[in-house]
Amino acid sequence: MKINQIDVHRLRMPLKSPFETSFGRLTYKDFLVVSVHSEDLIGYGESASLPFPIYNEETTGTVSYMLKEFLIPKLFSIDQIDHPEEVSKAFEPIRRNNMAKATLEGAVWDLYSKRKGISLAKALGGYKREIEVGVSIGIEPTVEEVLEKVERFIYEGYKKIKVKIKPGFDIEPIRAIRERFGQTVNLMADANSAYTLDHMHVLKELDQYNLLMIEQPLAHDDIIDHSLVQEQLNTPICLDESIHSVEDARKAIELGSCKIINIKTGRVGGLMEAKRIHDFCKSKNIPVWCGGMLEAGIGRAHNIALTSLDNFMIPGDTSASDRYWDLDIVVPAVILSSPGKLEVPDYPGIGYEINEEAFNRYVVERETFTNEKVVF
Ligand SMILES: O=C(O)CCC(=O)C1=CC=C[C@@H](O)[C@@H]1C(=O)O
Ligand SMILES: [Mg+2]
Repeated sequence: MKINQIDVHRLRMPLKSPFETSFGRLTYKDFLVVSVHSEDLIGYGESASLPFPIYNEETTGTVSYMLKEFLIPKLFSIDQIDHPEEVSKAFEPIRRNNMAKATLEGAVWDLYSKRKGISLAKALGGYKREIEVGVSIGIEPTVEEVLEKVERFIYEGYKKIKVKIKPGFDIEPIRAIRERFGQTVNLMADANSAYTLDHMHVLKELDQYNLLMIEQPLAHDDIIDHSLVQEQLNTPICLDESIHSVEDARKAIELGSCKIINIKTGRVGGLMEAKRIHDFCKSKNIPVWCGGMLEAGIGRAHNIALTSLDNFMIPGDTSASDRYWDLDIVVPAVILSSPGKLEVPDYPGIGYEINEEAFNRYVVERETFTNEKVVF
């Protein structure tokens, strides 16, 4: 494939309701969509970045800069692309900036699978026709408001309920959910690095609530201290922010720092690395699931395709479009095919078309790059 044009669009989409975690409160998503053009085909990728450097060191501004100054020129320097793996290899000399890399590499994966006439899921080696999905609930002002959201999502059939916790807002909401909805709810907690080893007593108290997992209790860049937590808890520890590569996954598993890994394509630099982590975890009998970054429909479509791989054994955070958006940028919108399930599209590429009317409503900036420009 010869890529002759790349467009970078910046979009701003208001969330239906604020989403709060231990590190901040979001009321809108400011993100990028890149389109890569080759002859008559277009591939799409979506940046997972948040508007502020609170989940990792990247923001939509840094992703935009890295794309325009380094990654797009680097991609244009590849004369013919036979497989997206060549893109992640070409990006290797550029340090970190994983969400920027993943945005562009994901678009090339969409283009590649369209060129092959197969779904992105099949191109990745996934064969599930339907995936089970869960939903993530942010920190709400009161426990009662958490319970209201849990009730709504149980009613919609979501197969896993993730609630956010932080010191001072942990035991009470978890206990209230168990008291109200019993033990049958697949319940997990995401701490987003809000705890330290000084909170071990709180984490051990959570052990009694039969949680599926406790996600990322300690620092975003820690692996070793998580092993001290895991050895004292029966509840599986799941790592999210700490895992940026298959090497990180290897170290975490060897140290016993986790029993589950949350894979996010943006966090690990792209679908190729996400697949490497999936395959490595499968070889170590460590189940994985697909996390979310409040994506719009293009990002959701990529996540659905990734989740079709067989070691995605635990429902992910890829909820339907209406979890966050009144109007999504894809048609059809991502909707549950049955309670708590999403169909894996069997059309070439990501399997969703762009909703031009919505897309143009949310676009705030657009820039086109052709490969006549000086390469990196
Ligand atoms: O996309 C979704 O629905 C999941 C959202 C979610 O839980 C998160 C998004 C971004 C950062 C975190 O707050 C959190 C996570 O860590 O998984
Ligand atoms: Mg998380």
